[in-house]
Amino acid sequence: MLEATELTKQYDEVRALDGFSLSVAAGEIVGLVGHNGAGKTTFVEMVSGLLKPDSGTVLIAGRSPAETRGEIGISPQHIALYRPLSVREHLKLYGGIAGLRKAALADAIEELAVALQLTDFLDRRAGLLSGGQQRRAQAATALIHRPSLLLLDEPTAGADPETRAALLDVVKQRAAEGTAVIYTTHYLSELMDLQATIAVAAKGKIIARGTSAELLDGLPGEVRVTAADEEVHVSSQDPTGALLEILRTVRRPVESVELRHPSLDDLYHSLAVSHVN
Ligand SMILES: Nc1ncnc2c1ncn2[C@@H]1O[C@H](COP(=O)(O)OP(=O)(O)OP(=O)(O)O)[C@@H](O)[C@H]1O
Repeated sequence: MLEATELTKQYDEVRALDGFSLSVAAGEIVGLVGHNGAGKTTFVEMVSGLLKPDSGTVLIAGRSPAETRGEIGISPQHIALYRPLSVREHLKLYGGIAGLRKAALADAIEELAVALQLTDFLDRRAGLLSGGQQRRAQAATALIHRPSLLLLDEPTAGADPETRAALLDVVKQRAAEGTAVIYTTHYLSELMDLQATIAVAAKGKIIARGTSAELLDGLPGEVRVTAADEEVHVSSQDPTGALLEILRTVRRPVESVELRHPSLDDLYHSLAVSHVN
């Protein structure tokens, strides 16, 4: 569905993309992760046709981003709503540009209003919405025309758990219908929930790609158990197993238990180490 090959982009002395290649199949959710400045947003802007690469190609179902604008849905990292327009007016505008009319447009608005819990503020101006409401409204503008490629750049930044859950549900549903999704985030738990494959960006290129199980395999988690004045702290590739083992052997009443599975930071760290060596 999406085939990006060897993209480069230079901003003065900053090489934002440096041979960035990524492909995404229809129905696949790719979690695009990486430290701040790794090139994720630059890549998303290139796929959406907002930015031209210095070299390399982006093909969407075999065509250029300019030729496929109507088939792409984008929710940019920073809120981009028109403050005087209501949420419904935004959806009419975005749906209308993509060619939706009358009953089809009204049905699409109704469906998204329910799925993203917009009903209570559908006719309120965007400028008067809370941050989480704006996030939901912005995601709706990306989804209204049922794009075949969805670009969601940190769509849950600053969102409360309810907003996050609603958004993840809609993304899962769209992927199940065949939409290809690129989802940038700093939260590994969201990618687990979405059953996304993961692409790790660093210094303008993808340095690792696979399922979360493949990428996290072998990375240690941590277990900490406090019992009376005794504290046991272990690092283990199987933190749940290690915890059960500690609980079997501890003689005193357990006061607290902490279990930490490997995080994206652990993944970046291990990749950074393996790239230096
Ligand atoms: N318009 C621009 N002018 C100059 N430098 C830029 C511009 N846009 C991006 N950059 C630089 O390119 C690099 C990649 O930025 P980009 O926004 O793509 O990173 P990111 O992975 O999306 O980061 P974050 O997680 O912080 O959103 C950074 O060093 C950034 O400062």
